[in-house]
Amino acid sequence: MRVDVVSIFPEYLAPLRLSLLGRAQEGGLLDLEVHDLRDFAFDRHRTVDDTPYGGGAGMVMKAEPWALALESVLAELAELAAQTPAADLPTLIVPSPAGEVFTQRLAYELAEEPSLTFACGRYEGIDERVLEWARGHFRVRPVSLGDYVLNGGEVAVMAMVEAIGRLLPGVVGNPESLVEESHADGLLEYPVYTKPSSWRGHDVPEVLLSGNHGLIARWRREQQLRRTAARRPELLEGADPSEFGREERAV
Ligand SMILES: COC(=O)COc1cccc(COC(=O)c2cn[nH]c2)c1
Repeated sequence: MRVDVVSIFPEYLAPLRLSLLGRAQEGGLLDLEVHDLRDFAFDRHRTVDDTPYGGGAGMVMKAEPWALALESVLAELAELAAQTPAADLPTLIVPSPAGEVFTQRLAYELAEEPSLTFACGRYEGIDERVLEWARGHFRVRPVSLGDYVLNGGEVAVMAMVEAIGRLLPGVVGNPESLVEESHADGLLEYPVYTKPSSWRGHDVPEVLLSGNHGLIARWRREQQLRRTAARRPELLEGADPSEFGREERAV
């Protein structure tokens, strides 16, 4: 997958070069290109922001540098697409408090895309006309990490690129580990333990030492349901309450 990120702080994205995603880039599974928006601001002060029409505090990101930066990305994607004819418009993700919520389901969906372009907003946001213009060249998707406000899209992009990148075939050593994790089956993850079996007076649940894989699977499922009911009941809409076991262990 080809991932392009446009930001006024390209160095913010440096951690994406590390560890798992770094190895995915070395292995050719992920091609991450970060672009400095200021390289597309051609006035003397390389201005990327200005005061908002209609008044109000803060600054708004100017449209022209964004259009030039995104056109530059499109030209590079077109070169790639020439090799593999792209069916649809490339996807442009704009991290925004006003976006659709990013979920594991959306991560799986986006992991199927041949390319993803991320536009990191700052200040009070990007001139809305950029998104209007971009809709003629991209599938534009404002996406929110959650109901809070960050200073810019870079942190949100790091989270999304990690969540999406780890789903790409070959990135995670053991694909099995992608199956049994929180939200993979719509529920929260069960608790995990490792040696020693008794630690500072806290013991590992007996069932996990039993070697009885059927019992262990049932205990884990029941822990997922109890934990989800306790912490995220809205995820259980439509679940079958009869699945709740009798184990009294709190989660
Ligand atoms: C059209 O979209 C824009 O203009 C986006 O502009 C901004 C402005 C400030 C900060 C951000 C970063 O996103 C979040 O704060 C965010 C994402 N998820 N939850 C919070 C983006």
